[in-house]
Amino acid sequence: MVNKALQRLVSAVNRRRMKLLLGIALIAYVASVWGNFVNMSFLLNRSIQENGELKIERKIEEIVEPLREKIRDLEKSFTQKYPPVKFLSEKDRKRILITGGAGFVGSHLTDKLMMDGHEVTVVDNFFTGRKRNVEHWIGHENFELINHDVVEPLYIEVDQIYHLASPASPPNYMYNPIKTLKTNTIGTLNMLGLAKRVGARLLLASTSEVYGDPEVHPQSEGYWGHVNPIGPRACYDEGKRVAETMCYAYMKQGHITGQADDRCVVAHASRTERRLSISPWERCSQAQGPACQ
Ligand SMILES: O=c1ccn([C@@H]2O[C@H](COP(=O)(O)OP(=O)(O)O[C@H]3OC[C@@H](O)[C@H](O)[C@H]3O)[C@@H](O)[C@H]2O)c(=O)[nH]1
Repeated sequence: MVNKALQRLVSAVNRRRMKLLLGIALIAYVASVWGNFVNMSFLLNRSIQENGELKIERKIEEIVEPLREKIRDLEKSFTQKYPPVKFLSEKDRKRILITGGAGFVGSHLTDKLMMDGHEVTVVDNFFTGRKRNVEHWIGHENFELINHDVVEPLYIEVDQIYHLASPASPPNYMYNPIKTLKTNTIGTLNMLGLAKRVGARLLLASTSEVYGDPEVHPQSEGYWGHVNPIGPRACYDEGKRVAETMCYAYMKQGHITGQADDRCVVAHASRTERRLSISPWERCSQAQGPACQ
């Protein structure tokens, strides 16, 4: 009796255990199937994503490669052929502003000063000057070209100023006489103001036309001229005369210098000298202007 009861108890316990084990096994199976499913969908997603990224990368590469080639070509064509430039130590290298530097005289002066190893900034409104006159320096580390009208103030740091900006031939300066006057008066005043602010030396390119219709040939620095303030050329002649007067006033009042007499130089360029390229600049060295050395 007791035996039978014991056997029934054991078999009941075993059945429960079996059920429990089966339950655990089922849960484990479901969990592993779910885990695999999650893993698989993650991998699937990743591979789709990677595929997409690869495709986009390939597309970008296809677009960018020809551009890269173009840049390489441009770089090759830009590894310029600048004219030879002397090396100057920082102490000797000057920061030089040339107004009207894209014009005839200005562009030759730019060449000279660049080849001497200075840092040159050309400022020009391209009224008669052309970019192509100085384009062989574009991109050079010592060179800068600024499209600017000297009638507006200019704020830069320089050691020397060559002020050449002005229309120079009769058709050009008579085209707009008021503008010619403004360029030579307000423009010169602006450059003198800049020279005063930064303590720079200034050279003004004047003209033999300041002598008007001269009675003396050749004209010496002591000759005061035979001028007509209301004639058709007066906008240029008188504009340059005022510009000279302003330079001397700034110099005399000591605004451009500690030692008044050598900071401001006026050079008269004549037609004949023009044909001799930059020789007018040699004349001004008589005035002991370090700016024209
Ligand atoms: O308002 C103006 C007018 C003219 N300019 C520029 O000044 C430059 C004048 O050069 P040009 O080739 O016409 O004339 P030049 O080089 O012969 O003149 C030079 O000698 C005569 C002087 O009176 C001039 O001041 C000097 O520049 C040009 O680059 C012109 O674009 C300005 O920057 N601003």
